[in-house]
Amino acid sequence: MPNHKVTEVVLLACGSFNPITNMHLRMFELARDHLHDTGQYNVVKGIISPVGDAYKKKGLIEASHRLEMARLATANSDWITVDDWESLQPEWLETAKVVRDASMRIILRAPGIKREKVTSVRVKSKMINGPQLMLLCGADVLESFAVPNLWKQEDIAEIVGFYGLVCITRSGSDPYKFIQQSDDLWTHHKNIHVVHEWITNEISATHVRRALRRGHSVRYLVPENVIDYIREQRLYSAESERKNSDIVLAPLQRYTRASSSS
Ligand SMILES: Nc1ncnc2c1ncn2[C@@H]1O[C@H](COP(=O)(O)OP(=O)(O)OP(=O)(O)O)[C@@H](O)[C@H]1O
Ligand SMILES: NC(=O)c1ccc[n+]([C@@H]2O[C@H](COP(=O)(O)O)[C@@H](O)[C@H]2O)c1
Ligand SMILES: [Zn+2]
Repeated sequence: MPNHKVTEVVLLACGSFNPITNMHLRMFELARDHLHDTGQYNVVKGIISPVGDAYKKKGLIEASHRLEMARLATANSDWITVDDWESLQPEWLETAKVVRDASMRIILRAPGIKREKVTSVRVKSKMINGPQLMLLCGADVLESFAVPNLWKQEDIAEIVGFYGLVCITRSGSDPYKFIQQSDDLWTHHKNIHVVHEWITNEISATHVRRALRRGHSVRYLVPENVIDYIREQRLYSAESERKNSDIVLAPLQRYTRASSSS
């Protein structure tokens, strides 16, 4: 048996989770199997971080409901948890900041680390032998890196260059081609783990919300306890889908303003 180092990994998934679906949970299982199969990683934890209301995505219902549904969906998992920090922030936060914050908290929990000495994730992660944080996303999020005024190049470089990305294939996306055609991503391609989902399905929260609005069943697409919660709280209606419909998505607002004033 070769004697090589196995790196502990924490997977962090950011997104709307509006509502959480079985596919969101499956992403974690797929990513963990893939990383374990390399023989180089041991996935110790998964974290779901629902985006805050200030993201202003069309149809985005209150974070308190999205958080509760994520908590219900992960209640039976012994390794996937929900983090409310991002969703409680009054302003929308860049994903790089969320990754940095989560990584810092992992470092602070590592044995022998003194809070006052922690100045930067970059410095500290070199000093401790703690787990490495990787961002987990679907291929649509990876491909959104190319949308003008949506992502800052330095944030992408930090996420893929310093932390690492695990990307699950999704119908309509070709992450291998996307990475191959981007010089910036290609530079860090060893830090991008593309996981092929062979059991393809098109579960998306958009499809689930549409079915709910029409009174159709979403059974087997969404965990049962989440369906019960949606029913009890009467979530997802034509009215909730109109939320934010005349508001520009927070990152587009922020970066369009910044580029037009420079
Ligand atoms: N079927 C899927 N296959 C692969 N990745 C997925 C799938 N569904 C969601 N994801 C990923 O889960 C994360 C959270 O996504 P999000 O909350 O936007 O869900 P969604 O189903 O894409 O919702 P919506 O339709 O509202 O955009 C993203 O990284 C997204 O790419
Ligand atoms: N510049 C950025 O950091 C940036 C831009 C767009 C979306 N995001 C994040 O990606 C996720 C995408 O979620 P949705 O696919 O539900 O829109 C959200 O967590 C959002 O905050 C980050
Ligand atoms: Zn999405």
